Amino acid sequence: MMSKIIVRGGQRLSGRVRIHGAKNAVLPIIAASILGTEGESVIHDAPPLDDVIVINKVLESLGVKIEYKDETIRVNARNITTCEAAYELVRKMRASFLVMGPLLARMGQARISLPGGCAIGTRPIDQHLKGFEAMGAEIELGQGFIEARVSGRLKGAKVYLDVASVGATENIMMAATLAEGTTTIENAAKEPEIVDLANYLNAMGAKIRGAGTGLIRIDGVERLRGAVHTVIPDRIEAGTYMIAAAITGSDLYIEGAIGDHLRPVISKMQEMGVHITEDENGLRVYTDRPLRSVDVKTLPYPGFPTDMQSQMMALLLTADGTSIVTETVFENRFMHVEQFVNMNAQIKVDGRAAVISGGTKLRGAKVCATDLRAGAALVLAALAAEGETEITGIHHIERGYVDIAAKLRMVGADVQMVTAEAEEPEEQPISIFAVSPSLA
Ligand SMILES: CC(=O)N[C@H]1[C@@H](OP(=O)(O)OP(=O)(O)OC[C@H]2O[C@@H](n3ccc(=O)[nH]c3=O)[C@H](O)[C@@H]2O)O[C@H](CO)[C@@H](O)[C@@H]1O
Ligand SMILES: C=C(OP(=O)(O)O)C(=O)O
Repeated sequence: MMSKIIVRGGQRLSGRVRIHGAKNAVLPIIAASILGTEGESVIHDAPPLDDVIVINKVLESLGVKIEYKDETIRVNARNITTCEAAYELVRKMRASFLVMGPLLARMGQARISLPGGCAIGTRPIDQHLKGFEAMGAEIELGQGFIEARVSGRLKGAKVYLDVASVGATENIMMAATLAEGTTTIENAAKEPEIVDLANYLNAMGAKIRGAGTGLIRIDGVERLRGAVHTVIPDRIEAGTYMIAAAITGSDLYIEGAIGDHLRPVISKMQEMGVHITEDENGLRVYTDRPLRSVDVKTLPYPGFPTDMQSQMMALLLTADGTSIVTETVFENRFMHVEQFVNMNAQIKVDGRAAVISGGTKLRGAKVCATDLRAGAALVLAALAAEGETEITGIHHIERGYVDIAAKLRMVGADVQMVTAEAEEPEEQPISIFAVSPSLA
């Protein structure tokens, strides 16, 4: 039997949903803890997610000591015993590549084992490598691995990113903390998770200014030590529950959500006619009328997040009129469309745009989560659908949502998780390992 989530749609929701710490902030922060040669790091609000367990294992495989209890991770990185991240772990999660910058900066070398064969797809790492090379590293791309080496310390450099990549900004920023001299990252990504990482690195003793703007300046220091840090709340988890409220015509308080991190999502939902009020502890989301269609285009922060695109599309399916959703960040992030269509949605995809004819009655169906946010979007659509929806492929959802079924049940949804024994998650597509975008 396969694990699945079963949703019976049509329930009104009410109450509070507590938001966990941000997956996309905690992953680079755990990777960054490799840089601490003295003391211990204590990372609070680390969400209990599969991805967090994987990155912890990657660090443990390098010799780092990790204790993870009650959403707090203690990291002791005094002894690093190998500079190689093994394929068995890296294959489970693309974000494992974030250990490259810290390892290279601290140890002068890093080797990430990768699947052999040709690299295809849309998540290249050329910008990460360009940054490391600018800082004096030599990169070798072998059969089944990428290796970076530098003799002595990395050197501060001026790095211009061709695309404002979140991962490249993080990897280069981490590497630059221990470089000799000053590094600037131009066209840096501005996501809140980058600010959170910079705050943690600065608490470790780094000198980073400008995180959250397009120009980050890092003055290298000789060593970093462990630090205490609390991870920011997950804006994508918060956005997902905001849509759960709107799609069911309900009233929910999203506890811990930071409005400032959610501006584009709040604005678009308000344009649709959803009511959203903010206070210092979170957001209240409620609706009392039919929703209007809107057009949405994903962009790097502070634009509309690609990680909310599929959930927003679920909401647009229930609005009156036609909406156009344009995905500009990733080339192939419309896998949920086919699944929505199985639920009686009317959507046409034309290249990077999806045209949604809202207002058709969604019907429960057997559908499959093809990736993390696509899976979350199916749960949302199912909450609004007539009858029962069965969602398989839920290991994708569990990468990024803590107890999604239980959290929704607590506010009145009819959602059950049926767990099968020992299901080995499939590999992530090897596409992140496309070294240059032209291979994509
Ligand atoms: C763990 C984590 O934080 N994941 C997030 C991170 O992924 P990730 O850091 O992988 O995403 P990037 O910001 O790097 O990717 C954005 C775009 O840049 C391109 N690119 C990226 C790197 C590179 O070297 N060359 C290149 O061309 C990618 O193909 C993509 O089109 O940001 C994405 C964009 O907000 C989110 O969807 C992911 O949830
Ligand atoms: C795409 C995502 O994550 P990752 O970059 O880890 O695949 C996401 O969080 O939506």
